[in-house]
Amino acid sequence: MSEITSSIPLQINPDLQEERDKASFNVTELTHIIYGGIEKTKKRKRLEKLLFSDPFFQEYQNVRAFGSRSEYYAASVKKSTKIFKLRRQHKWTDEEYETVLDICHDDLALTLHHTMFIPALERLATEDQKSKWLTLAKQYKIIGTYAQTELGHGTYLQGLETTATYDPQTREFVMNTPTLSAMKWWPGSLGKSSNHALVLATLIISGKKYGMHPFLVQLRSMDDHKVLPGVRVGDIGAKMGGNSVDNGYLILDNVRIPRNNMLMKNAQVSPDGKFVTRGPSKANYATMMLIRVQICTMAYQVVSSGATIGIRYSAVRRQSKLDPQDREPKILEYQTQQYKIFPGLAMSYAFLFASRSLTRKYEEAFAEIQRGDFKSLPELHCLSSGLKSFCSEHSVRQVEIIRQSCGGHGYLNAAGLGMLVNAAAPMITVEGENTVMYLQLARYILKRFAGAMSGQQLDGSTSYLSMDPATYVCPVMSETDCRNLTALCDIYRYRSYMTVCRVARQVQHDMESDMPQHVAINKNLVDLVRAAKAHSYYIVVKDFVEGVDALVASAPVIKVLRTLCCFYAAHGIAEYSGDFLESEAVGLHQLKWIKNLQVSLLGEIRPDAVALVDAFDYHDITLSSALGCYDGNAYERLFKSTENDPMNKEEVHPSYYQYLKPFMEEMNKSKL
Ligand SMILES: CCCCCCCCCCCCCCCCCC(=O)SCCNC(=O)CCNC(=O)[C@H](O)C(C)(C)COP(=O)(O)OP(=O)(O)OC[C@H]1O[C@@H](n2cnc3c(N)ncnc32)[C@H](O)[C@@H]1OP(=O)(O)O
Ligand SMILES: Cc1cc2nc3c(=O)[nH]c(=O)nc-3n(C[C@H](O)[C@H](O)[C@H](O)COP(=O)(O)OP(=O)(O)OC[C@H]3O[C@@H](n4cnc5c(N)ncnc54)[C@H](O)[C@@H]3O)c2cc1C
Repeated sequence: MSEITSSIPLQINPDLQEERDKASFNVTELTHIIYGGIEKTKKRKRLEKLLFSDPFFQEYQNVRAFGSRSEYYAASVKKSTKIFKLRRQHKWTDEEYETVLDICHDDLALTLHHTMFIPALERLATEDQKSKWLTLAKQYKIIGTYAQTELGHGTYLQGLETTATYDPQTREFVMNTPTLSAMKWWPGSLGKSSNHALVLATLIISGKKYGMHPFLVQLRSMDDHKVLPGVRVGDIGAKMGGNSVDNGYLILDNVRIPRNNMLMKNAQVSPDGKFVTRGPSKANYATMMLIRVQICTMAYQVVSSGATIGIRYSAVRRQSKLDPQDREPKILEYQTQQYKIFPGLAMSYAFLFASRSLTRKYEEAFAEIQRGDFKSLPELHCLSSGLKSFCSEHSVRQVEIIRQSCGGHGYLNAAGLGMLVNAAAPMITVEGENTVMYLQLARYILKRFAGAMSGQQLDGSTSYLSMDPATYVCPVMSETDCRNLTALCDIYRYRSYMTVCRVARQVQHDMESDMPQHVAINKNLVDLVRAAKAHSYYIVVKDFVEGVDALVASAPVIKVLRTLCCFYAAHGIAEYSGDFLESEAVGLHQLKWIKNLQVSLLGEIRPDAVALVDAFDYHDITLSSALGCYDGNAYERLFKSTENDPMNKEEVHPSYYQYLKPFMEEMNKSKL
């Protein structure tokens, strides 16, 4: 026993090395594809080195794992300020800063300043306002957050109760929280960190309401960070995850702000109280759309991190017997283990391509919007609403399956998976709760479908709704056809078409039976969400297929990605076989072939599994997992992690002297 130590061996675990040696493709080539080219990979590496050469980033992991909530928050403020200073010092671009956040893989206490406050100023302020506040925000002379959600309303923005009443006498807005349910509740970085907030409130002029608008409100003194008169602000309490962030509450008691503190790019209030709008009524929702697009990328990061941990661990963990004559196999050999983890691996690549395509569309549409052309806005709103919901839902569910696939050790914080699931879980809720956002997409699809029925030529992501369903014949005629990516994509498209068609007809039928529209819609909500999900699944498969088809890469890389793409599509059909059969996108024969293919693809992916996750190139500090580290020395790292556990600081815990010792003494003295 004396040779058991917690030191980490210098060499790579031979079981993991064996996996790397048999990869069929060049991992570095795939890494460059993932990060958008060799230069970008190099830049990422340089940033990683810069950050992780500071021992603080390693120490931070311990505070995160073992510190109290307050210590964790403080360390996260320190981390935020370090990163902000580095940003200024190195004049990082937005893209470089995004890369740093990806490398950090953690919610920063001051995260909202960059993720929402600055983007909101960029999108909602006039040029004059930007030259003042955006400059201050970018120089970190003010720290801000985005305060929209209230205790009573997060989803239904028209129901927000916070008021901004214009006073033409003083040319000020009076910001007020009239009821308990009107208090702002949830905004990140609000409780303790921010000195300013962009408060979304209902504008009132001469007693008339003009909808939700953004107002810049100072919350804390710039001298001593004390809360200003009329403001009550604090932290809302510990959460399931993301506890480095001080999500907060805010009550405003008739706080007066100058007229110019209303962000007036999309709507203006003149000094004498005249209201004028510019652009579409939803222009003030712009910041939310940006984050929805970013959530798709986050979902990729979440599921690819989970897959990395699960696959590396499964390659070094040996358990039970397959061949009774042989040694215990790696758990990755079990088909059931592959079936738990490879969907997450394939999903990672699917979401990589889908989020890339969505980001490109967003950037193109944003450039048009900046020029005053809003024609792409409805399509973009609905596409981002659907994909945000789809990617968050699937990634969170898949990472939980991967956590379970790591057995008991997966339950330890040191595995990194529980923290990942809990940190990622709010993606389902933030920026529009998923069901609600699926329904935004469903509403758009129904309208487009009705347009197609009345002979309109459709474009964009819903153009397929003009198809003539009578011409559809399942493109899979034999088992070998199942490997045809275009055929699989067609199956998804037709299933989506039929799901949309069925619910559209049902809603129409219900309305024609004299049901009020809202009743007919509510009666069909489950199927409307189903249609939005089917559409989103189709888009993701299509983006994956088109992404792989468009790649300029070596034959082995293309081959392995095509295999993953085929598996992703086949797995989805097998998982949701009821839907595919019901829509007659496939028949029973085709379903059987596709299911067979799905299982045989597990074996084809198996030899490349480790290389496919190595290609994500996550640093050990980023992954923060004893099970998923690059060297595969999982047991040594698990044992090492116990050294930092405050529970192990003393040989005898103080609770022994306080409680256990007197209890034992009493028991020993007792005659019973
Ligand atoms: C490994 C990685 C490390 C791990 C970490 C992982 C990451 C963890 C994640 C942690 C979180 C990260 C920080 C996130 C911060 C969250 C911040 C928030 O939540 S901030 C708070 C976020 N809060 C939310 O997101 C609130 C959600 N709610 C809403 O957005 C709205 O209330 C609504 C959209 C649901 C309805 O709006 P309403 O006004 O009632 O409108 P109607 O329904 O009556 O529709 C009328 C028409 O408008 C149209 N339209 C609508 N929107 C848009 C748009 N954007 N554009 C264009 N059009 C739009 C619509 O299509 C319709 O068109 P038509 O049919 O007439 O043609
Ligand atoms: C970690 C975290 C960080 C956040 N950060 C911020 C922030 O920085 N700033 C900010 O302003 N907000 C923030 N929020 C708030 C967040 O944006 C809201 O919680 C979110 O928009 C959902 O709204 P809700 O909480 O009102 O959910 P609810 O709408 O109350 O949802 C509850 C249930 O009702 C259902 N439901 C509601 N409306 C409908 C409908 N029309 N049709 C069908 N079903 C419906 C939903 O599907 C859900 O099942 C944050 C939240 C979290 C959890």
